[in-house]
Amino acid sequence: MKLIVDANIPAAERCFGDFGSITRLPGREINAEHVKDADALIVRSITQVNEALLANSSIRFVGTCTIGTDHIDHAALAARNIAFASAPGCNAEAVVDYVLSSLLTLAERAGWPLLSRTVGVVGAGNVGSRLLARLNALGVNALVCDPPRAEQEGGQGFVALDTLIDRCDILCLHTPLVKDGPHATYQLLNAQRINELAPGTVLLNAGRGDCIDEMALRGRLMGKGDITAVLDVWENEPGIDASLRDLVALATPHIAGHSLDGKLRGTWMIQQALARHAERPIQNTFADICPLPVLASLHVQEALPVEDALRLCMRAVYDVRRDHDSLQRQVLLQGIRQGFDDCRANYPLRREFATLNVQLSGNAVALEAPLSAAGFCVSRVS
Ligand SMILES: NC(=O)C1=CN([C@@H]2O[C@H](COP(=O)(O)OP(=O)(O)OC[C@H]3O[C@@H](n4cnc5c(N)ncnc54)[C@H](O)[C@@H]3O)[C@@H](O)[C@H]2O)C=CC1
Ligand SMILES: O=C(O)C(=O)[C@H](O)COP(=O)(O)O
Repeated sequence: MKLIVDANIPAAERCFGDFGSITRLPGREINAEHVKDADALIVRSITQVNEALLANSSIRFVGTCTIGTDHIDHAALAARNIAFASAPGCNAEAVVDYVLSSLLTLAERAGWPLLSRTVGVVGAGNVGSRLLARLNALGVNALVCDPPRAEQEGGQGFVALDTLIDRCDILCLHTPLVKDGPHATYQLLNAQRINELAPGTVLLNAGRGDCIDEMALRGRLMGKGDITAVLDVWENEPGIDASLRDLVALATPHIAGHSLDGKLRGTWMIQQALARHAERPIQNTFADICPLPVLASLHVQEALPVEDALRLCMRAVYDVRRDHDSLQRQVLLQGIRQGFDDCRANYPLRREFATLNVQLSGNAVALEAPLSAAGFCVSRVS
């Protein structure tokens, strides 16, 4: 079997080497010539897999080691009877870590307590529902908007987007990009809704860039400048809008889900799918390919205010400011497109909150509930 594999997929040799010969290529460069005589194509989110790419190829299997699938033309695959797999949920915990890191950072900068804000979650799938679980466990008041789920499950527990906009201090977008149909998400946050955001609102987007009307957002940030934006995803990546990036409080290069755990889980899930497609026995478990964390534990022996404790533990594992700074630096050095992609290609090692064992002793045991609610592995020691 001949496999074409995105160069940014970790553990590719380990997971796909037994299937045949692997050619690694930068995801944005994979073209029809590369896949002409290949049997399997393994991508992340940046390769457009469409008729133009597949028309003259011998590809029988396409796997994307990502949650999102808006870069895949499903009709083109179906027309050619090409098997397909994605990796639902693979990096959902990492995205939630990103959201908590961002919100706790903004809370510290502006001097408001996150735990007493009302947070609106738009899109309660793998990412949104995990975010809700952590927010609820932390005791944060949270509202959910997910019309497709509300339709299927009955409306209880869900609110309309406009209610969410009305009632929330913070809005987190975790919707897929859907261009048509009754629940399209293209420019879901359109000019009117951006206008309606109350002064002081925080708007965070870790879904897809096209779910927000960026021109309207830029207008609001430049004009009244009375809301705060956190953007991980953008229109026209990697050629993002430089003026918008300058106005955004935390601007990151589509890395919310880039924990090592999340990426490896994506690779592993596609390995399993390819094994099923090729009717081959499955070789390894996820634990076989996921290394132990560099920082295994942290001992907190004095109680400190809850949000300070959350920031302390969070920053031992992941600090969103590093990603924001790195984008600023790389854009200055290399320009927007190259800088954006460089940050992603050379992304530093990042583990998920759950890999850190927080040991508590003395009066710090009072932090047990909030730290485990935030996603850390917590234990008491004497
Ligand atoms: N920034 C990043 O690094 C990452 C971004 N993503 C993006 O986040 C998206 C969501 O991920 P998951 O939660 O895993 O997907 P999912 O498919 O599990 O959940 C998506 C949810 O959005 C809901 N939804 C659809 N249309 C909606 C609408 N008009 N309004 C409100 N809700 C709507 C769906 O009903 C579903 O519950 C992915 O499709 C991907 O585009 C995912 C992982 C990493
Ligand atoms: O899983 C998804 O969906 C994502 O957005 C990915 O985390 C993006 O990963 P890359 O394609 O940017 O490596």
